[in-house]
Amino acid sequence: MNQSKEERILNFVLQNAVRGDPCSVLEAIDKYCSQKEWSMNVGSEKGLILDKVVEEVSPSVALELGTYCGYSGVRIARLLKAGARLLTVEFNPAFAAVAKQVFEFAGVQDKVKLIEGPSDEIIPQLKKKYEVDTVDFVFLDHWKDRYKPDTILLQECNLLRKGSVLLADNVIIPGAPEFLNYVRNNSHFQCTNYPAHLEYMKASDAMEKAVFLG
Ligand SMILES: O=c1[nH]cnc2c(O)c(F)c(-c3ccc(F)cc3)cc12
Ligand SMILES: [Mg+2]
Repeated sequence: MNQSKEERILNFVLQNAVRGDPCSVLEAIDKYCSQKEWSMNVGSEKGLILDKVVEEVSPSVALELGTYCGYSGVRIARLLKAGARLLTVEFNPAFAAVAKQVFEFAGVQDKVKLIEGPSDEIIPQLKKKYEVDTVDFVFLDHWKDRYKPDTILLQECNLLRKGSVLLADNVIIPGAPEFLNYVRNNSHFQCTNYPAHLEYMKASDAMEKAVFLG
């Protein structure tokens, strides 16, 4: 049966990256997706913004909504301090299967809990089923129309604490206007916009950081 694009990305990683070396995995995915087949990884330019925010926050518990092939999960996990963990949520089983192998090849699997399913079902389970108290950092990179409802759901489930940082990808392309309106006009959030480019393209995109003020 024909391979999917995501399986082709995985195979390129397995053949071109170094097992246990997260940076080589990121480089391999960026090389493949900039030269062979575009895909919706956050990429190296927006990835540097992600790196900076993760290093600033130094989260003990990080949450990612939208795993895809695991590129941003590897980016985040490689920067986590000893004992810190990343929970990453993916709705699409085929994507999750690829991401699992990418995490294992990169050697970050012990820091990452990959959870398959819809974010609106998983977020309410984080405290009891996944033993989360509050999350220090959230990377929103899934369906753009879920950014706002999932941000509200995180608050309703008491998963945010004073200083929790949300970072949202794609607030220009594909765009997340409801989310931007919500956090920018909400006194409980302090927002910062980070202009960038769409991964592997010249088109403009941006990331939005929203710090929860409690
Ligand atoms: O659905 C998405 N989930 C997560 N991230 C995305 C992304 O970074 C994209 F660039 C895009 C994208 C797809 C097609 C385009 F023409 C432009 C952007 C989509 C997603
Ligand atoms: Mg994205």
